[in-house]
Amino acid sequence: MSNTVIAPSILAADFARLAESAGAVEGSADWLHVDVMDYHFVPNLTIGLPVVQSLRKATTLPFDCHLMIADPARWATQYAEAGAYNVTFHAEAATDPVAIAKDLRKAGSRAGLAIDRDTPVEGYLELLPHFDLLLIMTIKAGFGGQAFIPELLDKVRTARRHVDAGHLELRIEVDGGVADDTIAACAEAGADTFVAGTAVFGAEDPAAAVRRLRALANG
Ligand SMILES: O=C(CO)[C@H](O)[C@H](O)COP(=O)(O)O
Repeated sequence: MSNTVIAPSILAADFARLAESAGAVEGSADWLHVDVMDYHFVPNLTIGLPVVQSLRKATTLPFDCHLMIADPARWATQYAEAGAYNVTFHAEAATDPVAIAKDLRKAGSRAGLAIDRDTPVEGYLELLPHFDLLLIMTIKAGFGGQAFIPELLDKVRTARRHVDAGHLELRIEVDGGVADDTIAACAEAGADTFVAGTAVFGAEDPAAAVRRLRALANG
């Protein structure tokens, strides 16, 4: 059975029709990726807790919440309490990532650690046993529709070697520019979890786009 997870990012959906967009990928996607941006950690503003709480009632898809926010220690557990399956926060914004991970698990979600384009992965490998997911940005965090940066797959390779050598139960997720022409390289590098915004919600048939991405990831 395939281990592949496809998580369409609602950043590329119509924000006036979020429930409809989620519905369009129910049955084909595994998770719904929810990008929370606060205009401080990144220079963009998207959605926050009230939208996540409302959307939670509108779809059965598990939420993969990606917090691009300056103060995850203050907010992260509230996303877990709102029903997120994963809550991922940025290493660059956290003074004690392990404490936040413990709080998230206590609050009932899985804990994810994200690293942005310019952050080396090596400094965080030792923390991975405390996490369920490592999100490696394949663009600079902040905006959808950017071009994939293939050089960043070296971080995925490094993380995959570490995870396999330590027999860690940790998903490796890539986010940014993941599309038909880039997903196979991500999978070959060792990613098993794929965020795709434009490639899914920019497509005429989002469910077919998810199925195509999964097939390409699985080779
Ligand atoms: O985290 C993100 C941006 O910071 C988005 O999830 C990412 O950009 C997905 O969009 P696309 O697939 O269009 O690149």
